[in-house]
Amino acid sequence: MSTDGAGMDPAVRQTAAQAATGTKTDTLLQTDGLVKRFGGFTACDHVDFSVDEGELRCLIGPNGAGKSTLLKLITGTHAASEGSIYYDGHDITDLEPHERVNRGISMKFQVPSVYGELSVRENVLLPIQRFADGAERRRRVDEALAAAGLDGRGDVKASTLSHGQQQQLEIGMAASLDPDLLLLDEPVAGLDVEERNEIAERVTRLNEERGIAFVVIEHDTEFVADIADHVTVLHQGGIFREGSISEVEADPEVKRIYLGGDH
Ligand SMILES: Nc1ncnc2c1ncn2[C@@H]1O[C@H](COP(=O)(O)OP(=O)(O)OP(=O)(O)O)[C@@H](O)[C@H]1O
Repeated sequence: MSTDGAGMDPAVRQTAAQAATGTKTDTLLQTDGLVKRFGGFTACDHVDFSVDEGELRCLIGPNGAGKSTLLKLITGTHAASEGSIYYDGHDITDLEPHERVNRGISMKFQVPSVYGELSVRENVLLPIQRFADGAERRRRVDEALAAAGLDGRGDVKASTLSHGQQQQLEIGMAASLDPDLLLLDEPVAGLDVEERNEIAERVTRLNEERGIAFVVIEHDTEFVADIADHVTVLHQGGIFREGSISEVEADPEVKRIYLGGDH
């Protein structure tokens, strides 16, 4: 049973969603007046955020700006207090997280979730257990290893991988679900320059070769400049600026909120 629109024909629902949000046909994700409150505190404050199909967007902003909260609302980890989320023209606001995964939204969380005692291949198999067909599973494992840049390393224990390679593995695992939208929360935190460049290449390739759209939270501005043309700045739960990385970096108001004092 469809849970995203009370028996409405999908084409009608899509048109209704587009009319409600003013989205173009190539908009993949759109939030409309999205709010998240934790008790009396508003972590996400009437956010209208949209991502086009195949786009690679970075989400930046000072600590506590609401970046992770926005991603968790999109994945369904947090329920929205107000507002709506449309994905591929459908209202997904009330869908369970696993239903959103089935629709094509995949996320790599900030905290590493690789199982060190398992091999790289066994880790890759975890998110795709549900595909009963052996050939399909093998295809997805091979693609995930290639996406992770770990071909030929399927049999090594994950604990023997470097921190950077574990991040690569997780990106490969998230990509094994064939998402249209992949959300990454600080994928290069704690990595050195070489490891960071490797992640940038993995992300760029998945975007260019498989057309996967990305929303990437990242503080590392060199990494952001490497991968994304378009950046959204969040501040105090709301969208503060949107533009190219050079426009945003040159904006004195953006510098001011990063220096602190008003949040
Ligand atoms: N489960 C929660 N309960 C209460 N407050 C929360 C919860 N999750 C987040 N917050 C608060 O919401 C605000 C936004 O948090 P969030 O983690 O989204 O920020 P962020 O921009 O991702 O920050 P950082 O860059 O430090 O990771 C913070 O003030 C945080 O303390």
